[in-house]
Amino acid sequence: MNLELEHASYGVDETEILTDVSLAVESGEIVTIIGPSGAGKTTLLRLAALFERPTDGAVRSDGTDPWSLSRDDRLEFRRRIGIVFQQASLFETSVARNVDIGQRVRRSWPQRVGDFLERLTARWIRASPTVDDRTLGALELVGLRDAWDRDAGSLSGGEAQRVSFARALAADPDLLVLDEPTSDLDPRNTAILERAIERARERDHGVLLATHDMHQAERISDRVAFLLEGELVEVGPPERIFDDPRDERTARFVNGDLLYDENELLASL
Ligand SMILES: Nc1ncnc2c1ncn2[C@@H]1O[C@H](COP(=O)(O)OP(=O)(O)OP(=O)(O)O)[C@@H](O)[C@H]1O
Repeated sequence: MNLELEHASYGVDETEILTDVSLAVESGEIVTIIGPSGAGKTTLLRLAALFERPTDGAVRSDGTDPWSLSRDDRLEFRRRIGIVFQQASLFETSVARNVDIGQRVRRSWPQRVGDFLERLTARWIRASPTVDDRTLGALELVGLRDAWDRDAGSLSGGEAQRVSFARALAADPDLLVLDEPTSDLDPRNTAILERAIERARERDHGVLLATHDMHQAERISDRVAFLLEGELVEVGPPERIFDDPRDERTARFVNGDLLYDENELLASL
């Protein structure tokens, strides 16, 4: 599945947050959004994840505008998108159950009832918890296969975030939307998650990622999109965006100039 913002704008009341943004993510591609705080990265992800409808322009997936469909049909599209936020939010149950929940969202109600009955029967027969292969496979990808029966509450922050990623992946989404998924993580957990994101790309998932970590954007992206004050300034391969940007504003941002007028910033504090 591809997902495309077509001249999409988004505003709340009188404030325009995104202006005329056109950006596509294809299967097997990692597209990374960079930009200063408040540029509109999260808002762009929320449009791509179909949480918000553009106030102008459109979102299209394989040529269809999900907002032109019925609520139920749009929900079907939503189920094809996996989302990971900056903070892991796990349920107070085992690691495996947390990942399992991810898989279940892609299944219809009759299938879910079947799953439930199957689990109940398995529990009667074996009297011990079971875990299926897809759940274990997703946990393996984030290096937590052996932790499947641990209580999610006992995980470190980095491990919990890796489980969140495994949960999103277990649903076999066409598109992964990742909002600063490593911003609270140490280098080791960040490296594990980056590797998992790359493995997701190898499996043909599309990935749309927002990050403040320029090195991460440079490391893992196929294309980088620079967003400034709600406008997409430039999109291109990381080598170009970081080494030879076409737009002067991109150059200033990637060189570490904050693009803020310091006096203005101090005056506003
Ligand atoms: N629902 C809303 N109502 C009003 N303003 C909003 C709303 N959502 C976002 N904004 C504003 O839009 C701007 C962009 O917000 P957004 O969270 O998309 O930026 P961001 O680039 O993700 O920032 P950060 O890097 O700090 O997470 C901000 O100024 C924010 O305050």
